[in-house]
Amino acid sequence: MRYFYGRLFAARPRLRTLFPPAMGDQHDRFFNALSRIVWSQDNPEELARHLEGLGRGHRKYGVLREHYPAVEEALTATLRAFASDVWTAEAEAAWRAAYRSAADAMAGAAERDALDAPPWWVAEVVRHERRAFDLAVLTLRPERPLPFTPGQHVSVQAARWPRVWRPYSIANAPRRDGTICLHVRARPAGWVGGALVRHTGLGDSVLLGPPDGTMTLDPGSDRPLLLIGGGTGLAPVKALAEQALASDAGREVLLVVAARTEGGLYDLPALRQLESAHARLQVVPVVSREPAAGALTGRVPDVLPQLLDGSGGHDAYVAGPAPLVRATVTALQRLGVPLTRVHHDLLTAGD
Ligand SMILES: NC(=O)C1=CN([C@@H]2O[C@H](COP(=O)(O)OP(=O)(O)OC[C@H]3O[C@@H](n4cnc5c(N)ncnc54)[C@H](O)[C@@H]3O)[C@@H](O)[C@H]2O)C=CC1
Repeated sequence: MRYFYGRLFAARPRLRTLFPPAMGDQHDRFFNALSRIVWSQDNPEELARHLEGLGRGHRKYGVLREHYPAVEEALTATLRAFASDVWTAEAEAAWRAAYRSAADAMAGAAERDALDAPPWWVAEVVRHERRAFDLAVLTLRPERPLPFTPGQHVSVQAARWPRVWRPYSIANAPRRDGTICLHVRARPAGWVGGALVRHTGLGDSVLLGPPDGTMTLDPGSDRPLLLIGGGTGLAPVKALAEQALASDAGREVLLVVAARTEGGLYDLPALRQLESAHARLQVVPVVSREPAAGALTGRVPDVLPQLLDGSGGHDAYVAGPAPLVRATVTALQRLGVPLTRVHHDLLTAGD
């Protein structure tokens, strides 16, 4: 990735201004996006959806159609240099065709989006609740309506770190006043998380990218919901719970909220309030490292058998640390929940 960006900025120095000062995260993100495009080649629908989201999301960086050829040249030069033993004229022609088709899909989606949506939304912090030394729940009021579907995430830029964006899931269903909540953990090397938790307060502004992500409710399903959130992975599943409970469909909702310690159940009072307002909701806290009053003890995959009690008839949604998501998806399959009914968003959301 370093070689690629070196080539790109040598050829088009002005493109450097679109990127943040530190490029480490950018390298990972670009590599993940490329991998996802390669792995989606045999699923054209998923690929088209993904490229459309990427194209829209790139508007906030200031990327234009005219920038794509420079990226094509730098990427092609990188592949030629690092895959020289298998690189042929045919391989290069096939690669260039694939790149151009992806670039065209992204640029086209961005141009269509520009007809009626801004590249980013300015939002004011109207509430900042510090729930732990490294965790805050922020309520933001976007200056203009931000349409989203529960389960989606937005990229966030804090004033302290221009051009550095991190995705966070929206933790609520759409509200009349248009506000949204984010659950943010400050990680040791996390630029945006640290800025949002420790250096952002009431009245400050942040920038939000367009909502994206497909971990949303299936409108055609009336199956009961099993929602599992580990740590701040609670955010998207809480939004899904609010949406399901607000609808007349009458779906039962089992919400499992997992933490390492009792103190990690940072949103339990709000979840209990929601539970007391809705007979269809059952909230089950699970704590992995210590016994805690009113919570199951253990890891999510270990407690699932007692929670599901032989019934695999749910639509399941899982968010949280990647190892938790993977282990839970495997456990759900073993318990008879088909993979097509297990939803997660491992590649995109996170803090
Ligand atoms: N903030 C947000 O909007 C969203 C965050 N996420 C992701 O959720 C994660 C939340 O992290 P934290 O709050 O620090 O969670 P955490 O580290 O406090 O862990 C939460 C739960 O996951 C379990 N867990 C952790 N590592 C595990 C492992 N290796 N195997 C099995 N279980 C494990 C823990 O036992 C605990 O129950 C991050 O990876 C973030 O990217 C996902 C969606 C949205």
